[in-house]
Amino acid sequence: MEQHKRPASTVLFIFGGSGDLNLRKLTPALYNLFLDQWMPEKFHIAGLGRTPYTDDNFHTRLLDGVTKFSRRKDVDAAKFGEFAQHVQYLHLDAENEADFQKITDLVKAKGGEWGEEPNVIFYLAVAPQLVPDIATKLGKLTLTKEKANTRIVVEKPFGHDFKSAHELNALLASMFTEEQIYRIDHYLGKETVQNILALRFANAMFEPVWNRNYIESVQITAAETVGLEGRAGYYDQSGALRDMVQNHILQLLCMVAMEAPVSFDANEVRNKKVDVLNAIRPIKTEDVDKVAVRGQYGPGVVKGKEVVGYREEKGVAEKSKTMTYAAVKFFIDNWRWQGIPFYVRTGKFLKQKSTNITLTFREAPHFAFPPESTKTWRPNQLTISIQPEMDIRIRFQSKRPGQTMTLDPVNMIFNYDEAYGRDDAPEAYETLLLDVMEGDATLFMRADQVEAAWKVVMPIQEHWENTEPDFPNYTPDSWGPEAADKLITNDGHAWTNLSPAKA
Ligand SMILES: NC(=O)C1=CN([C@@H]2O[C@H](COP(=O)(O)OP(=O)(O)OC[C@H]3O[C@@H](n4cnc5c(N)ncnc54)[C@H](OP(=O)(O)O)[C@@H]3O)[C@@H](O)[C@H]2O)C=CC1
Ligand SMILES: O=C1O[C@H](COP(=O)(O)O)[C@@H](O)[C@H](O)[C@H]1O
Repeated sequence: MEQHKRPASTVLFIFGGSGDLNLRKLTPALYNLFLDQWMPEKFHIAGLGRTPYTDDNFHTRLLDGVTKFSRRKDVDAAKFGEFAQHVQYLHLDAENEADFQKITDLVKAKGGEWGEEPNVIFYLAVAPQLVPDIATKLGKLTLTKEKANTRIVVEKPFGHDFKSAHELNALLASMFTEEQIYRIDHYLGKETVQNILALRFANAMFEPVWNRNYIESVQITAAETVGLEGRAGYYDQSGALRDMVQNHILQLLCMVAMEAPVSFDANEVRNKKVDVLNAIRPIKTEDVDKVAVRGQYGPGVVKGKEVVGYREEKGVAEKSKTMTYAAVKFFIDNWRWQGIPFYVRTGKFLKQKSTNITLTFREAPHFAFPPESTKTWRPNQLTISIQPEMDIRIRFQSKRPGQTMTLDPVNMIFNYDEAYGRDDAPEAYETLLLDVMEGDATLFMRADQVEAAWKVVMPIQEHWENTEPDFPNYTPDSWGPEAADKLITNDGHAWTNLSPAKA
C-alpha cells in the first residue's frame, strides 16, 4: 500500500453518536480511513448521546451501520474489532453542562496516555437547533479557546435563514477562530465534484471556451428518487430550497462558474467561490414567479409501490407549504457569465436519481453542411455526471458512416469506474473527515460563503412563504411540475434527463 503521512494524534467527539448520520456516513467513513491507514497512529473516537448504550452495544450498532452502508462490502469482523478498540460511547446530555466535564477528562486521559497533546475535534451531528447550545458549552471548556489543535465541525443546514446563519457565525466566532470552524457540505467531498476543478484548471483545452462567448446555458440537476424517508421533523421546516439549493447546488454552481484560483490554498479557492455567490443577480420579489418554480409531490406509485402524498406523510403539517421540488434560473453578473442562464433544479420522488451539470454550447458560426445532413442535429454539450453515474460526456456531431453526409450527435465519455474502479473512490465523508483531521479547510464553507448563499435564496424563500402554493403539483416518479419544464423550454432549452452513459 502507498505510504502516506497520517494526521497527528486525535480525539474525535461525535455529538449525535447515537444518531442516523453517524450510523450511515461517519462511522463507515472513519472505518474505511482506518482500513486505508489514513487514521492517525493514535486516535480515539467518542460517540456522544443520551441513549444508554454500553460500549459493546454501541459497537454492535456501528458494525451494523458499516455492514449496511459502507462502500466496501463483506466487513471483516476481526478488523472491525480492531477499529472498535478505539471507539467508546459517552453518555452526555447536551442540556446538562456538568456532562461536558467528561470531555475535558477524556482529552486529558488520552493526552497522558499518549504523552502528547492531541488534536481535538468536535463533530456536531445533531439537529441544527442544538448547535448554538452545544457550541456555547464547548466554548467554555479551557481546551477549546484559541487552540489551533481544537476544531469544530458543523453539519448542514448551517442556520435556517440568513439571519440565523449570521448569528450562528457570530456565536462561533466568539469562541473559535475561523480556522477552527469546519462547515460541512458533503457534496464538496464527492470525487466527481472535486474533479470539476481538475477538469477546468488542470487542462488548457476547456478554459478558452468556458465562458459566455461559447456557452449558451448551464444547468444543474440534483434529482432524487427517494421521498421524505421519515425526516418530517427536519424537512417540513426546511424544504428543497434550504435543504439542497442553498448549499449543495450553489456550491456546484460555484465550481462551474468560479475564476481560476492562483493556488489551492483554502482561502484562495473560497475567495473565488464567494465571488461567484456575490455576483449572482439578486432576484426581486416581483420576479420570483418568473424565474423560480416550486413543487410538492402528491400521492402516486414509486417502483411499483403506492406512496402517499407529501402532506399525508407522518409528521408533516396538514396543509404544509413546504416544497419538495425547486427550480430556479440564476444569472451571474460578471464578465465571464453575463447573460448566460444557469438553470438549477432538485426534487424528491423524481423519475431518476441523477446529479449532473450540463454546459450547452453555442452553434457553430457557419454551417456548410446540407440541411438534410443535420436532421438529428443537437448542440454540443459537456455533461459532468456527479452520481450515480460517474462520468464526463462530451456531445459533438459525427459523420455517420456511408456514402451520404449525415451527421449524428455522439458522446465521448470518460467513465470513472472504467478508469479507476469504483472501490477505489473514497466516499465524500472519508475525504472530509480526513481533511478535518489534517486541518485542511479547502472543501469547507467559510462564514461569508454560507451567508452569501443564504442571501441568494432568501428572496425566493420569503416570497414562497408569503404566498399560497398550488400544491400538490407533481406526481412521484415524474420529472416534477410542468411549470419547471416551461421555465427552461420558454428560453429554447431543455432539461438534460440523463440516461446511463453510452456512446
Ligand atoms: N442522516 C443523514 O443522512 C444526514 C444528516 N445530516 C445532518 O446531520 C445532523 C444529524 O442528523 P441525523 O443523524 O439524521 O439526526 P438523528 O435524529 O438521527 O440524530 C440526532 C442525534 O442528536 C442527539 N441528541 C439529541 N438531543 C440531544 C441532547 N440533548 N444531548 C445529546 N445528544 C442529543 C441524539 O442522541 P440521543 O437521542 O441519544 O440523545 C442523536 O444521536 C442534522 O443536522 C442533519 O441535517 C446531513 C446530511 C445527511
Ligand atoms: O444533504 C442532503 O443530501 C441528501 C442527498 O445527498 P446525496 O449525497 O445522496 O446526493 C438529501 O437526500 C437530503 O435531503 C439532504 O439533507
